Amino acid sequence: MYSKSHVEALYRSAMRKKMDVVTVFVSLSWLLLWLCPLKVSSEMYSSMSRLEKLVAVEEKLVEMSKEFLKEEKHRLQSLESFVETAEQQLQMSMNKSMSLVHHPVGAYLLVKRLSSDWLQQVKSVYQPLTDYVNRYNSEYHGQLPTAEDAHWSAHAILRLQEVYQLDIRNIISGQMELGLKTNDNVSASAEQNALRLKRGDVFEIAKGAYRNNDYSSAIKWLNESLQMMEEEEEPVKNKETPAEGDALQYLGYSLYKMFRSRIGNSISEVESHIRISQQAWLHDKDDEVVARVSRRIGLFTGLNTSPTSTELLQVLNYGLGGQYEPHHDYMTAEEKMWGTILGNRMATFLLYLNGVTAGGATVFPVVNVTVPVVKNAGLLFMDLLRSGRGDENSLHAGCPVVIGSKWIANKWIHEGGNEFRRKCGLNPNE
Ligand SMILES: O=C(O)CCC(=O)C(=O)O
Ligand SMILES: [Fe+2]
Repeated sequence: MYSKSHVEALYRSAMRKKMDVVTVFVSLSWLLLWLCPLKVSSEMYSSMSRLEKLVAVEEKLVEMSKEFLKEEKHRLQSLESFVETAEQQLQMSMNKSMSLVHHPVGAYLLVKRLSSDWLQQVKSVYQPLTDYVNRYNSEYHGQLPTAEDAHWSAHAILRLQEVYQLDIRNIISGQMELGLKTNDNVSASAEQNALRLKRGDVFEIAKGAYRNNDYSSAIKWLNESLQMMEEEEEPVKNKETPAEGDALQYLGYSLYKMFRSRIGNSISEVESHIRISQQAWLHDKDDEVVARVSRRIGLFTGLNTSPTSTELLQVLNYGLGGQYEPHHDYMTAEEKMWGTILGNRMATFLLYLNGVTAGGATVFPVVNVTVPVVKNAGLLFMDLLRSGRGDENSLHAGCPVVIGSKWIANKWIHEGGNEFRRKCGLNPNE
């Protein structure tokens, strides 16, 4: 879990002291296109590009539903006029002195209505409904996010609120001011309305925090949801509604659990979502541009970046609230992943393939440095000391993306083949 005390405090102070970013202008936007047809098997929330595809899915759903509603209106109108006619005939049939049933045509019409017309009418209502449901189930199968996606999307809001200390009220009222460019065709207030959270959403987010054992966030969101319920309810009654009862129950449990965790000094075991992203690995031989990127990194760093000294180019897209918790890129002796020929990761070259509107900086908590996401910029840092020991100062994290889609590419340069390019020094601590 990323702890507030660790990264966040350092992140804040680091904001003041920005590192010089080594900027390498490389045109990598094609990589994004290249990645599009890639099949990714895991969740939707973990990649912004997958989330973007949902817009098209909902567009199709709206179209299908509008079509259904249009036809349904016609059908209901025709059902209405059928029922009206039947009612008129029925009234005439109930007339004791001159019942329509006694007339051969009247009798025929009654029998026909009851033997087939009613059935047809009932079917005409039932069939399109089942078609609508079936189409929803078959055409959209696998394209829709799951309850787990919804859970983690809510979790992203919690994380962003906590890391950046956002005002919960502003989030709820759709006023999360993060420099999101207002769409020219949509007024600011309409956009704010569209981003407003309903009390049910607020309660869901609170429950998500509770499920993650994040009781202090749960309490904050539950209080907000209770307040919203109070404001929205009719002022007549003093009794709590079922929803309020639920929220109060959660609040009680949260308060109790937070109290207990403090007493026992067992800080809540929040499920750690170390990295939220989708990734792909590109070979130099996949395309001349990939090979060119490797060559340029070699020229820039003076290190050997041939395929025998590096890993493939890793391209990744972060998801909603996507982040990467503090870590080292090098492996420890126990982890030993690459064998003696390739050796450990010696240097990381990180390319920012696009800019984001808010959040997403790479932070180095030990040395107190923050590197903002700048499109086409490259960041180089050494993972190992000259002695080959892991450099503790290289501890770094990708901060949660608040708004935007963060695409990066990593090139890891290894020790193997670089023995004479970056030689050992005399001081083992260097
Ligand atoms: O996204 C970032 O800023 C950091 C990424 C990173 O550390 C990694 O991929 O190893
Ligand atoms: Fe890293």
